Amino acid sequence: MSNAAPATAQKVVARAEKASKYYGRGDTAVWALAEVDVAIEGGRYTAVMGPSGSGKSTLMHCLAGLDSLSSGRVLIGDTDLSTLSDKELTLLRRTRVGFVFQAFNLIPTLTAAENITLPTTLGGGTTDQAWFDQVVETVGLGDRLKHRPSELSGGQQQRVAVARALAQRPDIVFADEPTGNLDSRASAEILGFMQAAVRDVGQTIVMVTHEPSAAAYADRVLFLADGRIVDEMEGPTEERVLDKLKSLGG
Ligand SMILES: Nc1ncnc2c1ncn2[C@@H]1O[C@H](COP(=O)(O)OP(=O)(O)OP(=O)(O)O)[C@@H](O)[C@H]1O
Repeated sequence: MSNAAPATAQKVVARAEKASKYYGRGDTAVWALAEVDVAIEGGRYTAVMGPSGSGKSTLMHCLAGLDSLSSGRVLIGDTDLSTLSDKELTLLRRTRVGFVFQAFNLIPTLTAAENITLPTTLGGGTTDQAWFDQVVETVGLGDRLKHRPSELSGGQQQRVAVARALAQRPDIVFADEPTGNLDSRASAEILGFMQAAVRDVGQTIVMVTHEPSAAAYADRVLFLADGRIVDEMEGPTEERVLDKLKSLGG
């Protein structure tokens, strides 16, 4: 028998090691993150849950290189983000990380198609047409590509934002309350598309959400409280997530 990891073992795409973030000093210091250790495995859909102020956004922003830690470190692949210059960090975010926000953050003067390819264009790259077609098909945007954001529903705008995040084949996509502005039908569609991106093409997604029904789309749920990961769950269902939140006092 060899000691090699089983073939099913997933590669770690992002990790935090003793990641701490505090604001202020002394008695009034707020620990938004307190020595968090977490590994995000590739090709999996991870949800982050916890009460308001528990550190969800801080963890996500630090993992994504949008914010820096007070101590500890974050790695994307083998790259320790603290060793990068601002320029290198910007390049890493542009080329290796995708983002989906609650507010869709589309450019109003560009069409859906132009919004999707913008990050690649900005990075000086060209969009792989076959991949673009597959992403557009996955999120069901085929007949809306020439429309501007104002001509699209909220759900359609968020589909454009998801397609934009996936279009450059980033190592990891971070989604911050991606369904916070959507009704339940549009939410289910967006969550389904993100799940399909994980299952069908092996995308890695980390999503912050308050909704147990949204977390149920994930493969794994991390529960935060007071800046620490206090529990986690594999194969969540809405009911199990609700029970866990109740037991954590959330
Ligand atoms: N710029 C800041 N200055 C001071 N304190 C901050 C700052 N940003 C966040 N905090 C504090 O850090 C803690 C964690 O905040 P964070 O936004 O990560 O929580 P969250 O779980 O995402 O909350 P929510 O669900 O309400 O969005 C909170 O106590 C918050 O008040």
